[in-house]
Amino acid sequence: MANILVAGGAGYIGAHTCLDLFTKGFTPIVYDNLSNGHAEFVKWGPLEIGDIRDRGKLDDVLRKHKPLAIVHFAAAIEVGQSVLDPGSYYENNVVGTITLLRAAQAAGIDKIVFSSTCATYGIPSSIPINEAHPQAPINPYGRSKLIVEQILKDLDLYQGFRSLILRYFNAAGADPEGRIGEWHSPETHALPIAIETALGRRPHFEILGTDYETRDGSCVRDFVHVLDLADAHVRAIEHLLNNGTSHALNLGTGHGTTVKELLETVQHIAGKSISVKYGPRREGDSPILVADNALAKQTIGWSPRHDLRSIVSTAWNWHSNCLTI
Ligand SMILES: NC(=O)c1ccc[n+]([C@@H]2O[C@H](COP(=O)([O-])OP(=O)(O)OC[C@H]3O[C@@H](n4cnc5c(N)ncnc54)[C@H](O)[C@@H]3O)[C@@H](O)[C@H]2O)c1
Ligand SMILES: O=c1ccn([C@@H]2O[C@H](COP(=O)(O)OP(=O)(O)O[C@H]3O[C@H](CO)[C@H](O)[C@H](O)[C@H]3O)[C@@H](O)[C@H]2O)c(=O)[nH]1
Repeated sequence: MANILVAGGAGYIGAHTCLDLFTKGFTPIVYDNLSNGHAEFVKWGPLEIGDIRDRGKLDDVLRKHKPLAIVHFAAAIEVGQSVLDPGSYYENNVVGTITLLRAAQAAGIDKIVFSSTCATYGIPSSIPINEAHPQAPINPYGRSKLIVEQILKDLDLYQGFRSLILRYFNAAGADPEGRIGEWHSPETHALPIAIETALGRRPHFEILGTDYETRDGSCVRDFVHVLDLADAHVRAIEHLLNNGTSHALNLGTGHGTTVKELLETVQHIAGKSISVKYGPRREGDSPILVADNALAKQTIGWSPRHDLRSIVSTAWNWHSNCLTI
């Protein structure tokens, strides 16, 4: 079985991707510092505890496991936190990635799948957003991802180091069998917070901004099932191993959901009402982010299979049954 290094594989999207990689015959080697990940999520291959900024540890792990390619999820991920402490975001997401890339090149690896984000588009001038849309992030988190995208483009151009840059929209949902799910500490994402409120673990859900120019005043997001994201990563790895060329691809469904509509869906699936408060806009939030996913379909044959109902019901299942949170 071919080894694939999964940096950040103990985290939410990484763990679901490890499950899919394993199912498709790869061995995921998880490399994670467990800053926001969980050893319990590493079930489909070995766990190497280490930081992507630790070149010596990376060299050891690459020498030991000889992966054919890397899937790179490891990053600091909160938009709000990135505004408060930008330096830590550049240190982890940019310096860490450069260290990982240098270690990969020294080990003779020249293929990577990179977790980027729709946050690199900033405030879009047209919807849905395709990959040719200008990238102008409005927070340090998004800028840290865009810097890495630019580094990867140079490595491809000048050295033939190939990458699939995957710009996820809003990852959500969980493994339908409930083995893994979304588990961030602290949790800042809308869907898990809404579910925790419905479960009585939080007193209320605060809608962060009700005066956006959208159909109901709350932000619009494109929620994409984590299983669909995992599938895209396996396709991306197969594309690179089959000598496919580098691309940046949007991963979203093409359907926008407002925060208020998301809350309605959660209440419907939970069969419980959620106490709602109305708060100010969160700094760094874009009013509307919806993907044009045609290029992902054309390049790696990807299209999302799961709708919002499936996203919310698998997330509900995970949060209701997971006693560790
Ligand atoms: N969740 C989303 O909606 C979303 C959307 C777009 C992009 N992304 C990107 O996808 C990736 C995965 O996101 P997630 O939601 O699974 O986050 P996550 O926090 O659950 O996973 C990230 C993992 O990386 C690890 N990590 C962080 N810094 C590290 C370091 N320096 N060295 C080693 N490991 C480190 C963490 O411990 C964690 O296990 C991130 O790069 C994120 O920016 C996420
Ligand atoms: O308690 C909350 C939490 C969120 N929201 C709103 O819900 C929407 C979605 O917010 P999330 O925090 O769930 O996700 P983001 O849209 O902020 O996602 C951002 O952070 C992710 C990383 O975790 C990805 O990188 C993504 O691309 C990037 O835009 C936003 O309008 C936000 O203001 C609320 O109203 N109340």
